[in-house]
Amino acid sequence: MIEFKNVSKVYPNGVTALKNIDLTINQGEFVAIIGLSGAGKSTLIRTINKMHPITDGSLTVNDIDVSQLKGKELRRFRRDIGMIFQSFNLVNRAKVITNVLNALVPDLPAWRNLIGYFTKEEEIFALEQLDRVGILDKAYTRVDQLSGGQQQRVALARTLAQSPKIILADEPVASLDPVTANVVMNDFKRINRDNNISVLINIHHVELALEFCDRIIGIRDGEIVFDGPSDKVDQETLNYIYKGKTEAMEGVS
Ligand SMILES: Nc1ncnc2c1ncn2[C@@H]1O[C@H](COP(=O)(O)OP(=O)(O)OP(=O)(O)O)[C@@H](O)[C@H]1O
Repeated sequence: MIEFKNVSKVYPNGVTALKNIDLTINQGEFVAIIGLSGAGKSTLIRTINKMHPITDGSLTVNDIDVSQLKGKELRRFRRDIGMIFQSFNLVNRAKVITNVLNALVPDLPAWRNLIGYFTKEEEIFALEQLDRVGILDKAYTRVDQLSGGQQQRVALARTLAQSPKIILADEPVASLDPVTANVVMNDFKRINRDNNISVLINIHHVELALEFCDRIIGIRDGEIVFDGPSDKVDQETLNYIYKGKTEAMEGVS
């Protein structure tokens, strides 16, 4: 369970990105965070793994006080939390499977990491993760020979190899065409359902959020202005979250 209690975040430059956030996310939820650019979506997601430390209030993940974590404890904590970025963050000149195997590196002795030696079992495990996102056939292809959608699926397979309890995804489909974005959102949904992994996604495509995610959190100027099931989100709700910027929701009924 992820629990925000009266959490605020002020960046060193004085910008208040989150204001008095109270939020509970149970294990296995699939949550979309929506709102205008600059509303605080990224900041919210990134406080959960302490990429951005909170400045006030309390944030716990499975009863662990995130603010208190540092060094080895923080690294161990982050092993349970996968992170997916818009830009994939893969090693482009390496093979797909090498990227997935890299997720195992923190658990391996340094000498094996250095020489890139992996056992047959580890390789099979990595192949299984690629299979889970339907991209097994690309295992021995170099990442820079893949499309954006394929690269995002490799990123997802690499995250799965960490065996995470939570996946945080910051605009994971923003740079993908609509068809590929659907495929990747389907992957998230399947992983969420099959493995009870909590998935939190920042997303600008409202129609995808409503189609795939169970719960919608609307943020405006650092505050939660809507929190409810996706089937309860109507045009009025979206107008409220986006405060009149209705062009963001064209086509949503
Ligand atoms: N590292 C930083 N230092 C200072 N201010 C920041 C930093 N990151 C974000 N901000 C500010 O915090 C506020 C929230 O930004 P955030 O990136 O969380 O919004 P967002 O909703 O994710 O936006 P977008 O949809 O454009 O990614 C904005 O005013 C932004 O300028």
